[in-house]
Amino acid sequence: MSESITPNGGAKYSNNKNKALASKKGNDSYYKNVLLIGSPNVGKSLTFNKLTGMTAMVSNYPGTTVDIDEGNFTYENKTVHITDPPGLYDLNTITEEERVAKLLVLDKRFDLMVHVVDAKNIEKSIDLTLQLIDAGKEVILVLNMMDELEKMGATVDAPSLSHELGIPVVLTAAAQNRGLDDLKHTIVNYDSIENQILSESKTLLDVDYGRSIEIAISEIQRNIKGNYPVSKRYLAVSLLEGDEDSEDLLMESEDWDNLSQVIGAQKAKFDQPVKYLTKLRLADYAKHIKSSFTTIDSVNIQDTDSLGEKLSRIMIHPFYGLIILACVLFFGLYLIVGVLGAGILVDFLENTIFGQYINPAVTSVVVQYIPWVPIQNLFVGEYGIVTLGLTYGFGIILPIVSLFFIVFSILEDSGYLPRLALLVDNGFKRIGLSGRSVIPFVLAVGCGSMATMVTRTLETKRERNIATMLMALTIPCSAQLGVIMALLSARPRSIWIWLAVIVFNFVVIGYLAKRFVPGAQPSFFMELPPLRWPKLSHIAKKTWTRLVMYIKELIPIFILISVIIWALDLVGIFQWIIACVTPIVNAIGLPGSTSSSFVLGFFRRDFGAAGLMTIQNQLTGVQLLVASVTLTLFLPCVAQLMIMIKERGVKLAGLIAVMSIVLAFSMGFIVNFILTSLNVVL
Ligand SMILES: Nc1nc2c(ncn2[C@@H]2O[C@H](COP(=O)(O)OP(=O)(O)OP(=O)(O)O)[C@@H](O)[C@H]2O)c(=O)[nH]1
Ligand SMILES: [Mg+2]
Repeated sequence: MSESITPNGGAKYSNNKNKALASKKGNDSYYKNVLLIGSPNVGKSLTFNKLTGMTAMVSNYPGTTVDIDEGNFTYENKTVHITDPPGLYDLNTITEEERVAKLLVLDKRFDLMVHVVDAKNIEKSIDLTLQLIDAGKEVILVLNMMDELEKMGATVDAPSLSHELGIPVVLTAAAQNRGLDDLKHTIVNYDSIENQILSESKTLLDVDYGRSIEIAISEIQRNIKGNYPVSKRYLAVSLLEGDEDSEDLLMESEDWDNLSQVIGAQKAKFDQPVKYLTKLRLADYAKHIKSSFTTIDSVNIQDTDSLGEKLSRIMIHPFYGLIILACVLFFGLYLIVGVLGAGILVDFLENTIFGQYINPAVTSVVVQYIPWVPIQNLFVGEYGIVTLGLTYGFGIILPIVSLFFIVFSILEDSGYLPRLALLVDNGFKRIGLSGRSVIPFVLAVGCGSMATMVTRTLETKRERNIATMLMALTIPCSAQLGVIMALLSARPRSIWIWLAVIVFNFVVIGYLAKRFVPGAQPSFFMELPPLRWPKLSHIAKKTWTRLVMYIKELIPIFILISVIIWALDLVGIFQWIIACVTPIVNAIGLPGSTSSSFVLGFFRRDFGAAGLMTIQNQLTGVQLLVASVTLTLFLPCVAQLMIMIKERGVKLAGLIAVMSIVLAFSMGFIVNFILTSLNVVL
């Protein structure tokens, strides 16, 4: 994404949602335009949902929100507009999605910043509050998760803290609906006049960066002439810290040659990066806030014997952690998604509901009322909308992804995923990634398109590129995985070989990517949220939201694909494409009847795998395995390809597409060659 801030506070964005946001600039039909801001995983989205009655995604891991959600609430007859962006730790952002939030902070459109903080972690988060105040913003500090703080036995002296900071402080526990009316009341009654005393010339705050930095700040500040949506003091500090967004902002409207000289001269006075020095001062101040206005320090003796703590330690233990992971994979993926979803549910829906009831009924109606065979075929032929599109969509794919989403929601709500990230961090470093990318990867097992979007949470461009590539090349989506498991389940040895080939590709490609993809090696830092019992209401809500999204995206594509294939079939092109693919398919030891699965697989990966399912009785064990390996490594589905182009650009997406075709058929060829040479019977 390429955003830049303009001096008048409007933001230029490249995606449509943000354009819609930008067009609301200056919309004063709302009493207040509020930006919810805060670190990842502090309860911003839950607060947003409770305030607006909407359903933004909420989960127990950092980086849930990668897009911007918007909504309204009305209180005391005043309508307030709220925006829920991705989380950010402070204004010195690292990742691309954090930057989305930061650019919104710097934007003039928002009247009020509601800074949501996990009360237990006030020390880590308060520097953002200080930065926001320093930036001349109206700020409310919300200390959320008070229930958890109270459970620790700690308290917060909100009135004194509010007095110290010169801004309102509200205590909430969003999960228990506590403090939300107080927050609404504070938002609509926020007295902007009172906060003008916090303007750049007359800051009430005690944050003083120390004499030499303060001198440098005022020197730079004196040389900034224009008017900006943030205070000159903030700009001066961030310029001194080398912040590129502030440089971009000022470059257009200031005498940049002069200003950059002044900045350079001031920076040269310090032998350490100013960013480091300012961070130290803010950290001191944060410590003071924690010790003076909360009792966290006195109770913060880690309850190391609690079940949660014990479980948490086991989850990140290098050996026991892997056993837990194996259990999660066995119960979650194999038993629930594979056996229950792809086996029992699909069997019932595809063979009984569609096979015995819906398809025969629709076929007889269509044959009775539509005399023309090609049109009959459009609905109920080999590639018909009902017999192919809807049967695959509702009968095979939907039950599998539904169960995957349930399992994923349980994992994310419990707080297991960040622990998994920590567990695999070392291994992932070897393939150029960090533990952070485990979340997009687990999500990719559900839906690669969604996961490709979530790679935005990764720190460096290099890591995002590697993750996107590995996902597209080697990670099957849940629908595909479910179908493949069902295909191979009668032959457990095949599953192991399939798994070994996929893992081998993952490791080799990752290793090569680490060596050859340019860019910096990522570092890893992720806060571990507490383990929580997953809430049934959250799981239900999240599964439902994801399913609705999936159906909206999926079913139209399935119908469209049926129509396209029907049309191609009608004019003979589909047969021609299949004929072209057949020699390649034969070369990897598969019969011509599998060609259509590969052509279908080009439209959607799972679609291809589902195609294999219908002809499985015609294939030998080795052929089933070769077909499964090739299809897994084959092109990502159309939706994922489109998102890859959007997120990573045409060049990389194209390269990945070509690589996947070559890789898929080469691996298919090799597996077939080895197994047939050794006369293996599966
Ligand atoms: N105990 C407790 N849990 C809470 C509270 N507020 C939120 N949570 C939980 O904290 C987790 C994170 O909530 P989200 O609303 O997704 O957090 P977020 O700040 O939007 O996170 P990102 O989108 O990742 O930046 C979820 O598991 C919530 O259920 C609270 O007041 N008390
Ligand atoms: Mg969120």
